[in-house]
Amino acid sequence: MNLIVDVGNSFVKLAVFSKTILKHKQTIECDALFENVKLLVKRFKSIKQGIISSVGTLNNEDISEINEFVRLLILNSETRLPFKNEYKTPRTLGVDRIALVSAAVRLYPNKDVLVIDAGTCITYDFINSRNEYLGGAISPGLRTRYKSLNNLTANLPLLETEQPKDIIGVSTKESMHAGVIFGALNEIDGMIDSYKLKYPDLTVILTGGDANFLSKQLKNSIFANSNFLLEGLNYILQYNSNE
Ligand SMILES: Nc1ncnc2c1ncn2[C@@H]1O[C@H](COP(=O)(O)OP(=O)(O)O)[C@@H](O)[C@H]1O
Ligand SMILES: CC(C)(COP(=O)(O)O)[C@@H](O)C(=O)NCCC(=O)O
Repeated sequence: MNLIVDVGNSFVKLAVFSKTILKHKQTIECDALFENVKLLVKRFKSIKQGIISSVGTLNNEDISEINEFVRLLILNSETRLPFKNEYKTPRTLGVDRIALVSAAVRLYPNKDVLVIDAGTCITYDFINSRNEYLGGAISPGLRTRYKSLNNLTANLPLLETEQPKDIIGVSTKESMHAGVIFGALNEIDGMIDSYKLKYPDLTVILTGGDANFLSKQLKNSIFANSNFLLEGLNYILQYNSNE
């Protein structure tokens, strides 16, 4: 069994896979990582190895503590990958994006795939049918949009994500919800349309904490898969080990 740890900028996702089958998944706060890993290793006694991807605030001490329980592969720019990385700054490429692209090449080999991850940021990652990762885009996620409206203005409140009632916001709150939600939806649909002009057979995956909220409202057809990043990490681990 494999332990999978995905440290994002908002939450940590933990998972346990038996070969390619997802057996367990949970979302936790970053400061609860160590105690939860201990519990998982106790519960799933056949965990033999693990992989950790971190783009959040995780220090080397946390990693060494987990390493005491499980042999960990720490995903970084040196890790052997199942695709050709054409990104011009591979050392600064987010390891979460590497995991998303790895899942795309495993689940949709020889296809043009756009992976959209709606988390703290909305990331777009494109891999072509020749197994070459070209890059994509980074924009603010839903919560980040609400936070920046509040942080960078004098009068706007901090709101929780909520479905706007109409495209025309008739109050401050409704205007903010319309701007954040319809803005993000139009951005995502616009991005997909632009990629489709160049790659008509495009497969689009939507994942991340806000994927379910957004997926029903997009006009383009997409595959929503909330486990995509975890599956990518599990694949990288298998790709780098003999088990
Ligand atoms: N209490 C919360 N704190 C932060 N984000 C939240 C909360 N509840 C829901 N969210 C949503 O979940 C998203 C985080 O999704 P996730 O994929 O876990 O992000 P990351 O991988 O960046 O940690 C946020 O952008 C936000 O829109
Ligand atoms: C863009 C990100 C902040 C997204 O993080 P997330 O929203 O998944 O927590 C992360 O992938 C990152 O730190 N990237 C480094 C820059 C790059 O990918 O080029």
